[in-house]
This record gives sequence, structure tokens and C-alpha cells, in this order.
Amino acid sequence: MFDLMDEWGPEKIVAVSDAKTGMKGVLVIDNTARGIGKGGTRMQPTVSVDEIARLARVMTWKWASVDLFYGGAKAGIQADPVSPYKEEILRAFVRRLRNEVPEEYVFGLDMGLTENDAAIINDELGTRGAAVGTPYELGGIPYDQLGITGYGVAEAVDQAVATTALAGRRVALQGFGAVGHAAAERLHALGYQVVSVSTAAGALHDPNGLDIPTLLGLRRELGDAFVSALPELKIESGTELFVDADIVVPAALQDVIDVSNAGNIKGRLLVEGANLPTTVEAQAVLRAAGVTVIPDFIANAGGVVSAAFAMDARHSAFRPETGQIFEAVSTKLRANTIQVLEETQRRGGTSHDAARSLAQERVKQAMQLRGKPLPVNA
Ligand SMILES: NC(=O)C1=CN([C@@H]2O[C@H](COP(=O)(O)OP(=O)(O)OC[C@H]3O[C@@H](n4cnc5c(N)ncnc54)[C@H](OP(=O)(O)O)[C@@H]3O)[C@@H](O)[C@H]2O)C=CC1
Ligand SMILES: O=C(O)CCC(=O)C(=O)O
Repeated sequence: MFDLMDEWGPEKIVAVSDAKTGMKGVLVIDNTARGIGKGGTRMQPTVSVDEIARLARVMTWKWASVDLFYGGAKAGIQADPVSPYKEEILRAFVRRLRNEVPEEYVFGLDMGLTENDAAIINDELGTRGAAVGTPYELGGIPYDQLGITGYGVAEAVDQAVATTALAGRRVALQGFGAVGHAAAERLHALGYQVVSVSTAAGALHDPNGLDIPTLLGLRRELGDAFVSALPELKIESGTELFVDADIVVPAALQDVIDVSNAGNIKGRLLVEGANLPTTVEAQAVLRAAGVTVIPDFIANAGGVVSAAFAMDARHSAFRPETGQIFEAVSTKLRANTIQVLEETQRRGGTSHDAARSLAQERVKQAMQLRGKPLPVNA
């Protein structure tokens, strides 16, 4: 575990378990120089400490990139989100943590958790902490149901297309959950042609463009298993990002683009909807191949912008109009997309390196002002 720690963090790693429910989970607080630890909570059968630490680090850069004052953190529960015992597992996780970190971490949504789960977390916490991403009826901002992160991913795509004067508008998309389906919806509204999508149940492809309104309707009716209702469009799972397309948007899992397959990407623009979808080695391959990449902590920062609104709404007499949140997401993400493209051009190297160095500058300033030793390798 100690090899996960460097000069930036993590400041704290808390691993917990519960024999009764079989729950195993971890909270990683990466760097709080700019504020209290804030990041979503993930539930997946494969969750590991290493994965949550990497995600917590992404959160440190993400909050700094949008210039909002929270610190990087993430929590993960190693369990199946469709388990009939989900609520018991979730409650056991929160119970184990609530004495440890009520002042250091605010729960939120990530893969496998929904607004109803955030409500359960709040119930279990009582007055000893908080979750955001709760339903409206609890005073929350249900940012996954509103599809704000996916909307922002599509805005980043549209800005990158405009800035780089990319000619094509065909998009290959992985994932059709909270982020993926909303990205598809906004891309469709902006006139893009989504040619592939996927869920864990399979992948669909239509070179002439999938009928997104129909897919969204099927998803509402059948959940993410809707892909099984369209056998004529099915392609091999895992190939959906590598079909003929101009733009590639991974919006499901981490590390899906690595050195073994990066060369098979046909798109000229890759916009990371998921966290950590592209390995560091693959980023270099894509750079050498001339593929423009918009990093995760730039493109999917709609989640943190809405989480910040949700944090404020907890104590405010006013609730923001949802239109205001969408507008803030669009403005911040479009500006950051332009800035990262310009900085990448100025510095050379990968766009991840360029975007990270911009974020690191802000974190470093905060560390300095707090009298902390500065990372020497940054
Ligand atoms: N929610 C948010 O606000 C934010 C999320 N993110 C990141 O976006 C990514 C997606 O999160 P989110 O949409 O919230 O998660 P969800 O759980 O809502 O959706 C995940 C999607 O990925 C699909 N999926 C799972 N396994 C595979 C697979 N092997 N191949 C193809 N698709 C698969 C799921 O299908 P199925 O339903 O069938 O399992 C589902 O459609 C994650 O990396 C997350 O960290 C980043 C910023 C904010
Ligand atoms: O902070 C949150 O609650 C949601 C945002 C998040 O976890 C992310 O951007 O990965």
C-alpha cells in the first residue's frame, strides 16, 4: 500500500470490511490542500485499493482544473451493484467509515451507485457526514439522473471538434450508463452521429448512425440490458471503440485503451468520458499517431461542477435551476478544452501531461500557502 504514496498523497487510505455482509471497501483521500476530500463512491465486484487510489488522484487534478475548492478523494466497495443485498452492504460500508472521516470526505456517485443509494448513505450517516447526488425530494441535485457529466463530455467533444477543425462527426461510444447515455443524447442533439454504443451486456454498431432516441427509450424500458433487444446490430464486445469513426468516447471502464490496441483506434479525436480509460503508455502511442486526446479530468468534470452546486445547495436558501448547472458545465468545460489544447501545442508531449501540469500548479500554490513541503519532482 505504501507504494501508492508520493509527494502529492494519498494523505489517508482507510480499508474496511464487514463479516456479516461480506463487504470490503476502501476510502482514499488523496490531497486536501484545496479543500475537503470529495469524489464519488464506486461499487463494482473488481474494485481494488490501487484503482481507488488512482481515481482519487484524478479527482485532485479534476477539482483543480475546474478551479473549485475541494480535494481529491474516492471511495470504492468491492461488491456487485445488482446484489439483492446492496443496501445492507452500503450501510455496512458507511457504518465502518462514519466515525473515521465525517469531516474529511463527502460521498457522491460513481459507477454502480445511484441517487437512491446516496439517500441511504445519508440515512446511515445521520449527522456524521454527507453524500451529494441525492434525489430532489431530499434537497439534492440528482446529477446522474440529470445526465450532467455526459452532457459535459459532449460539450468537450463539440469544443474539441471546433478548435481542431475536425471534419467528421461520427462517434464510437463505450458505456451507456449515467455518463454514456447522456453523452449520446447531447451528441445526437448537437448533430453528431453515434455509430456504436455498449453496455456490459454487449455492443451495438450501425455505420450509418444508431437511432439514439430509440436506444434511450429502450434503456428507460429495459435498463442497460436493452442491447439484447437489438441482435441485428450486435458486434463483438470490446470492439465498439475501434470501429470506423472520427471521434472515440470511452465512458465505462478504466484501462480499456492500452498499448496492445491504441494503434487500432480509427478516430482522430479521443474524449475521455470515463476516468482513466487510457493507460499512460497508450497516451504516448496516440500522441505519436496524431490523435487529439481530451483527458478525463477535463472532459468528465461535469460531475464535480454539479457536485459543487449540490454541496452549496445543502446550506443555501436557494436551489440552483438545473439550466444554470448545465450552463456552468458547458462554460467551464469548453474553456478548459481550449486551454488544454493550446497548452499541449505550446509544450509538446501528451495532453495529459499538459493538463496535469496546469492542475498541479494550482495544487502546489495551495500546498505552499498551507506551509506544506512542495513536491520536488513536479
Ligand atoms: N457518474 C458520474 O457523475 C461520473 C462518472 N465518471 C466516470 O464515468 C465512467 C462511467 O460511470 P457511470 O456512467 O457513472 O457508471 P454507470 O454504472 O452508470 O454506467 C457504466 C456503464 O458502463 C457499462 N459497462 C460495464 N462494463 C462494461 C463493459 N465491459 N463493456 C462495455 N460497457 C460496460 C455499464 O453496463 P451495465 O449497466 O450493463 O453494467 C454501463 O452502461 C466511470 O469511469 C466513472 O468513474 C466520471 C465523472 C463523473
Ligand atoms: O464528486 C462527486 O460526487 C462526483 C464526481 C466524481 O466522482 C468524478 O468526477 O469522478
